[in-house]
Amino acid sequence: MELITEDCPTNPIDPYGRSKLMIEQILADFAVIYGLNYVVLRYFNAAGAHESAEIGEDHNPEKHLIPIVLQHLLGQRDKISVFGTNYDTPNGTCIRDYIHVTDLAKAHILALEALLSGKKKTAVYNLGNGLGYSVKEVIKTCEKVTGRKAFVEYTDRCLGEPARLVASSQKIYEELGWKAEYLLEGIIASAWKWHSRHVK
Ligand SMILES: O=c1ccn([C@@H]2O[C@H](COP(=O)(O)OP(=O)(O)O[C@H]3O[C@H](CO)[C@@H](O)[C@H](O)[C@H]3O)[C@@H](O)[C@H]2O)c(=O)[nH]1
Repeated sequence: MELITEDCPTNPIDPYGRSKLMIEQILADFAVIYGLNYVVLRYFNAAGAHESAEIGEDHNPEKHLIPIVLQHLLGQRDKISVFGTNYDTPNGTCIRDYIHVTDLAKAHILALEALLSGKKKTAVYNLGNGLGYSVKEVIKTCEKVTGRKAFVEYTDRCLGEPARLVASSQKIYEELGWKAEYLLEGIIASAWKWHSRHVK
């Protein structure tokens, strides 16, 4: 399986991606001119909720896959749409690298400690699991965690969606000792706990 490393060429396809890359470039310029120390953390698909079930994901409108599936399984949506089934992946649906918010938070602490201790002056790190899950696998895992059955419709692809985005987080593991602890089932279980307690 081919993993995306920090050295892979960056080629954002939308303004959001371009804005993130611009910030990285500005940080690098500042480091040269003003001696700024910084760590860039490149999140893959942030997901899940805090184990207390007090902090969770609530977008309006919701566009992210896991919350959409869980809202459907709670009866808040009548169906789930899967955007595209003919991608070049084993089951034809897109593969993403879902990473738990608590794992992301821990990476921030390690990055700050590395900057404060002087261990790192500048660095760019990917934050992912190194494990890709397809849209169909996410839906299946949501069904397993909740014990409920989803109603799924298959629609056309969304414009400009890459088939597969999976990170290598080897660099931050080697340099700061960070490793994702949550796998997909744990991510979804934490999100389910939050969603079930915050039904609108
Ligand atoms: O109702 C839905 C919602 C999503 N998807 C698919 O599920 C996958 C994951 O979708 P989502 O959770 O929305 O994540 P991404 O589309 O990978 O979006 C990530 O990448 C975007 C671009 O960087 C960021 O804007 C988002 O915050 C970040 O989660 C993608 O293949 C989507 O096409 C569906 O099939 N049906």
